[in-house]
Amino acid sequence: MGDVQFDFCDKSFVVVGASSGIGRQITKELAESGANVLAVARNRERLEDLTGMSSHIQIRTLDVLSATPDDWNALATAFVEEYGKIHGAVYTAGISGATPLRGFDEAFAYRIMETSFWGAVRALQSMTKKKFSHEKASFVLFSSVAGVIGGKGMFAYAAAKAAVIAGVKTLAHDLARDGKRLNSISPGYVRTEMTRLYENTSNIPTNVIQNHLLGIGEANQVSGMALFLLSNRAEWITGQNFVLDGGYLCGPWN
Ligand SMILES: NC(=O)c1ccc[n+]([C@@H]2O[C@H](COP(=O)([O-])OP(=O)(O)OC[C@H]3O[C@@H](n4cnc5c(N)ncnc54)[C@H](O)[C@@H]3O)[C@@H](O)[C@H]2O)c1
Ligand SMILES: O=C(O)[C@H](O)[C@@H](O)[C@H](O)[C@H](O)CO
Repeated sequence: MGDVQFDFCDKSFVVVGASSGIGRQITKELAESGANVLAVARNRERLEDLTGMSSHIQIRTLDVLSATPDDWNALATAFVEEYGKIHGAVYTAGISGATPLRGFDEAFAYRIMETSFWGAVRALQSMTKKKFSHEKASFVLFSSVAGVIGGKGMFAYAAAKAAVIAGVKTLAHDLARDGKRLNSISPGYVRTEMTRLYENTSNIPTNVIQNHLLGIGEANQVSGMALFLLSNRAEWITGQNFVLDGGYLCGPWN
């Protein structure tokens, strides 16, 4: 844990996309802060070691591409039976990849949009119901700097992430009527499985490294914002997009 500590004792959260990267880091930090966490991802094997890390973590498999409203409702029902109402959820599921305009794979582009955006909408449709979530529940989605300024060569990913930002600003109205909050986080380049192709920093284009004024990020430099947004310290914050990018959006644009 870093300098900021949150006390989530008696709080229970859902993390979707918990098997790796930023979602996994958030799951661990929530459990370390005393919360119960339902860690959700496609692959049970990749989730299983999380249960060994903390008795506060339980796991559930779900593919956000195929999950129906009934599947989401079943997840939320099981959660409520185990822990009581959901205090918040973080949706980190996402896939990335090149989609150049000429000859792009339309099915792949749809999967990108489904995973980051429509999957999140379905999750919210279910979890924000009164019978499932606490009256002051907080929800956090993941966008990207690509959703703010576009992403060269990956228009489907950039469009999906822009949809997350616009969706959050709009759906925050719906949720505020019930006292619930919804925000998004837009990281810059973070070293995770999603960016593993560039694991050796020498493979990252020099301008990407240079434009992240504080260097490229790690999952634990993003996770704290999610915990903050879930906490009561953020009780007056909704409909916002928080850029965490080591200064990337400051430029220079070379
Ligand atoms: N790493 C970065 O540089 C970066 C930058 C900006 C935004 N983001 C966003 O942050 C979020 C987390 O990414 P990450 O870097 O931790 O990547 P990651 O690949 O490590 O994690 C993504 C998670 O999504 C899950 N997932 C993907 N498809 C799924 C599906 N159909 N059903 C269920 N789960 C599914 C994966 O299993 C994994 O747990 C993503 O939304 C990503 O777009 C990442
Ligand atoms: O969202 C992501 O998964 C990526 O990190 C990218 O968007 C890069 O940060 C950006 O493309 C740098 O140029």
